[in-house]
Amino acid sequence: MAKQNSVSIRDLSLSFGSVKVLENLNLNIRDGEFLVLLGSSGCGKSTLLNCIAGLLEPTEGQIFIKDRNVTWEEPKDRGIGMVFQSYALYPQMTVEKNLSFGLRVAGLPTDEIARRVSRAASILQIEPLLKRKPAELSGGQRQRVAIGRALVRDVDVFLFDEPLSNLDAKLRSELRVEIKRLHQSLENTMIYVTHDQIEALTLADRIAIMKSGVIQQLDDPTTIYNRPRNRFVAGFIGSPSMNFLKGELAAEGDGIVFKAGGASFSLDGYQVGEALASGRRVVLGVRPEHIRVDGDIQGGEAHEAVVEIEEPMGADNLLWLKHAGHTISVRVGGARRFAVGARVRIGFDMTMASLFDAETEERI
Ligand SMILES: Nc1ncnc2c1ncn2[C@@H]1O[C@H](COP(=O)(O)OP(=O)(O)OP(=O)(O)O)[C@@H](O)[C@H]1O
Repeated sequence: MAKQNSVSIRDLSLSFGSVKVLENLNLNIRDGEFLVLLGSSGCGKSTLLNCIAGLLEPTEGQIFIKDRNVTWEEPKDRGIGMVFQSYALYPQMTVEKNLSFGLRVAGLPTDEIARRVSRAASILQIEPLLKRKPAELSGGQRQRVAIGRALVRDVDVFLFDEPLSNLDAKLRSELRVEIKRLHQSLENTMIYVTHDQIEALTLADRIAIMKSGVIQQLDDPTTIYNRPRNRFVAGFIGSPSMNFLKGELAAEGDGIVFKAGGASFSLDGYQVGEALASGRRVVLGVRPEHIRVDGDIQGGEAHEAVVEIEEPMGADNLLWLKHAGHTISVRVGGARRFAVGARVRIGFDMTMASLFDAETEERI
């Protein structure tokens, strides 16, 4: 059964003076979905989240939460709980008071407040911290309390604005798992803003990748990673970035090949046709793990390359190779080591490659 929409954004536009940050944006977020808004700094993702939260008023368009038009409602009436990058805890209050403050202001009965605080503290495993003040907590603990404050409100939709950005790498990955666990147990709708692709790929049911206020692709992480809709998405997701080879298509026998820098690649899985006409200028995109080296090559054509740099990373080894005038990155197993200057043979897994038009940069 199709899930109903939890949040629906319709033709949303927002300008700051003459600067258009969002224009005619449409987005439906399903009930219980974990949706990540991903993009680099300034793309408008926080602006969009703040519109949903009611902290910013859109210039045009409407926002529905659970089929209710909330476009002009106060943040507190929207049924949302928000967690910010800065924890914004009250420094003079204990954790317990920080968690219960909003509920006391709202006039909830004492036993109901106690029940909700205790449930949130248990879910987030912060019971031992309830009597402490924020200054006596680590960054990760403070962020748990901030999440707890959204949790006690019993809301339909959680909004997260880069909640892990202030934490060091280890804490970030720990809390990331906590947030995923939270979503799995609560099954609430969550909308999460980040510029961190690992957070997006690991947490999201679907990712909306934004650039200049426009959603470039809205898909599940696997589709975004393997079938990026344009070159921007392809280059934004993946570290190191997808390799891009500029070249053109050429007819060869019955088929069509991609030619770049004197090398020629047969395009398995692509049909010759109008889209793949000889002479069309295109960009071939191949991820580092989809290029095989020497003994790993499984049939198909092999190309010559020279090892320029080796970056051993433990589980993986990252090679930077010179091939037909391009520098390309290749990911191999950590146990495979290569000498700088070594000549190797490489094979491209063309079934996993992407082709983009050189001018429009759209996927072919
Ligand atoms: N109050 C404001 N007045 C004018 N321009 C603003 C205002 N707030 C944001 N902007 C501009 O709107 C654009 C989008 O900002 P927004 O904060 O949504 O980006 P973001 O993708 O969340 O970036 P970041 O990751 O840096 O927070 C930016 O170009 C920013 O400079």
